Amino acid sequence: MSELKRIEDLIGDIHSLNQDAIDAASAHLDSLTKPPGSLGKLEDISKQLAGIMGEVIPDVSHKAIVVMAADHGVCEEGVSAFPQEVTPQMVLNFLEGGAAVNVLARHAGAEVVCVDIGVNADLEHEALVARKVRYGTANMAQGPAMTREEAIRAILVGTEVVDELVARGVRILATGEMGIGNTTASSALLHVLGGVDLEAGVGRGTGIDDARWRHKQEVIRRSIQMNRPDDQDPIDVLAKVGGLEIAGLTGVILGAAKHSCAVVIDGFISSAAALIAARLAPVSVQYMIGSHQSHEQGHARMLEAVGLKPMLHMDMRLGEGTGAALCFTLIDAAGKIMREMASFESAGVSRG
Ligand SMILES: O=C(O)c1ccc[n+]([C@@H]2O[C@H](COP(=O)([O-])O)[C@@H](O)[C@H]2O)c1
Ligand SMILES: Cc1cc2nc[nH]c2cc1C
Repeated sequence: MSELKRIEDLIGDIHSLNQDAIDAASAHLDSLTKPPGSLGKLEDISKQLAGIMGEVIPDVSHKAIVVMAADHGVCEEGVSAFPQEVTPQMVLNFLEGGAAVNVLARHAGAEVVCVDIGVNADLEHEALVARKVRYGTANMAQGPAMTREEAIRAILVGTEVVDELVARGVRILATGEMGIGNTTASSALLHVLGGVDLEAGVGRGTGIDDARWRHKQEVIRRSIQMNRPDDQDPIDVLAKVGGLEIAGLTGVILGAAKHSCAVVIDGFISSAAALIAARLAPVSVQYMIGSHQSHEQGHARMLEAVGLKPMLHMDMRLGEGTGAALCFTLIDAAGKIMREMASFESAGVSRG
């Protein structure tokens, strides 16, 4: 089967949420000892999870954060505060369990799955999921970041990783990434697909100064002029001005939706992947849970373009899946409310 056909089939396998389960979860929530709706967004999460998983009291005990790592040729243009070699160095840190995402994943009882989808170095580690599509993207200021075939292959890597995790019993996923330069690609995607101008949609990433921030906007402007991505064709935009980890996470999101799993979307870069997924398969948004609003300028507009509302505002801007990991603890809390709270009847409390 051609790879494009596999993407079309994947999109065709994503269905709307189970409305009967949502109604049953809503009735269950209203039977619990609280004024109706008083647990706010915790109730929204419970209903969404029920609709996604088709169960009133969903089992969210087996959680995984998929961290996709890749490099960006556009780093040659001086768009980041850090050198490219930080990408492979941080991948080894993830694999040894020492990065922020490892700590927050342990805190939330989730596993971290680290995928080399396009790091510009040879990496070896027993825990690494080695699925390199190419050694980093090309410099998008001089030509397309990758070919259409490579973008499609990277999306399929993401769905295959999810297939394997679901086969192992994972029921809820989160997106994470590592890639020096990837805020440049994400802002380019936001500009082309979301129509957000560069002043508003370009941020400081790892911490660039004013001069470099203006330069970053100029590099994105040039890259778009040079590549002329078709805003009606999300894969064309992804290939020309996106990134391999962004493509991989698009596949993770679509794969989660196909398997009726919720997928918690992390920060700016993860949300760029969510935007591609939303444009390829609008129904996939129903499976996404917005985690936090990153400090990165443009994230609010990115979330708006996808149609997501963030749970947390923590001024975090690390990526890796850290914001999503924190939200896993709230999702666990929502599950416990459904499972453990007494009802008006069982507790003998009068209804209003
Ligand atoms: O997730 C976010 O909102 C976020 C915001 C700013 C930076 N990052 C992380 O920083 C790296 C990209 O920053 P930069 O400046 O190199 O484009 C990459 O590894 C991301 O995980 C992540
Ligand atoms: C140290 C470091 C850790 C990161 N984690 C995600 N992006 C990152 C960027 C840097 C520079």
